[in-house]
Amino acid sequence: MQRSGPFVIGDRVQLTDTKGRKYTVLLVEGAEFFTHHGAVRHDDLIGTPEGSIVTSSGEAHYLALRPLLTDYVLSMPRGAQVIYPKDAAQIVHEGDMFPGARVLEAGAGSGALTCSLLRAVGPEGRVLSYEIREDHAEHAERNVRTFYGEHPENWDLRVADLAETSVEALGGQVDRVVLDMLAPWECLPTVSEVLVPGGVLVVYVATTTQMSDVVEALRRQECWTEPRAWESINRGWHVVGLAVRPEHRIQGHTAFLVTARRLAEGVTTLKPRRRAGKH
Ligand SMILES: C[S@@+](CC[C@H](N)C(=O)[O-])C[C@H]1O[C@@H](n2cnc3c(N)ncnc32)[C@H](O)[C@@H]1O
Repeated sequence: MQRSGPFVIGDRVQLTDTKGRKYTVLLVEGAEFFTHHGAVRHDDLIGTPEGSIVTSSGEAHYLALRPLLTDYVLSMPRGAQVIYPKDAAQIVHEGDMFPGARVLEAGAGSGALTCSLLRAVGPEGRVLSYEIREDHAEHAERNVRTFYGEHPENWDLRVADLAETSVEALGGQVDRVVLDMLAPWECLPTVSEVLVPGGVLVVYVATTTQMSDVVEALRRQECWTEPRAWESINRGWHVVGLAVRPEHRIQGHTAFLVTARRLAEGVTTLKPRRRAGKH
C-alpha cells in the first residue's frame, strides 16, 4: 500500500470539503466521484501530491490526503464496536507492543485494534487474533485487508473461543495479550498459561462492573502484578484568536483499561507488609 508520494491508481484518498466533511475515494483511471456540487475526476488526483486541492465540475473545493490509520478506523464498516484511536494508542504504548513481539488479541471484532497492533509489531512480529463470531471475523478480515492492501503475512485470524486455546495451538507462548470482550475474566486461566513471565496483559472494558470483576479475578489468580486500572479522557480545544477554550463537545466515555504483568511460574503476588496493630 502506497504511503507517500503523488497519488497513484488504486490509492485510497480522503477528500475533505470546506465544512470538514470527509469522503473516501478509491482511485480508478477515468472514473469520477460524484458530489452535491458536481463530479471530481479521479484523473485530476492521479499524479498530484498529497495535500493538493481538487475542484469539482460545480466549483467546490476538496483537500486530498491519504487517510491516516485513525481516519480509517473511524470510517471503516463495523461489525462490533471498535477500540477508539485514543485507547488504541494507550494499549500500544502502555502495553509495550514492541517491534518483533508476538501479540495475542481477542476478540478481533472489526479489526480496528488489529491494524494498530500489526503496525506496532512490524514485519518481524506476529499478531494472533481470536474471534468467536464468524460474521465479526469476516469484518475484521475485510477491514485489515483493505487497510494493508492484502492479508498481512504476519497476521493469524482464528474463528475460535480464546478460552479454549493453548500454548501448543499458538505455536509457543506470546509476549503480550489484549482482551476486548464482554467477560475477559473467563479467559484468564488460558491467558496466564500462554503469556510469558514478565509479559503484559491489557484488558479493555466498557463498564465499572466489568473493570471491578476483571481486577478482582486477576488478584484471585495470584500470578499477576497488582493490576493498574485507568481511563483516558481526551479533550479537544478550540483555538481561534482570543477564543481559546475546550471544545463544546467531547467524547465522554469509551472504556477503562486494566494492565498487569505475568509473574514467574510458582511466584505469587507480593502482599503488602502490614505492621502489627495497623489496619
Ligand atoms: C468489542 S468487540 C472487539 C473490537 C475490536 N477490538 C476492534 O477494535 O475492532 C468484542 C469481540 O469479542 C468477541 N469475543 C467475545 N468473547 C470471545 C472469546 N471468548 N474468544 C474470542 N472472541 C470473543 C465478540 O464476538 C466481539 O466480536
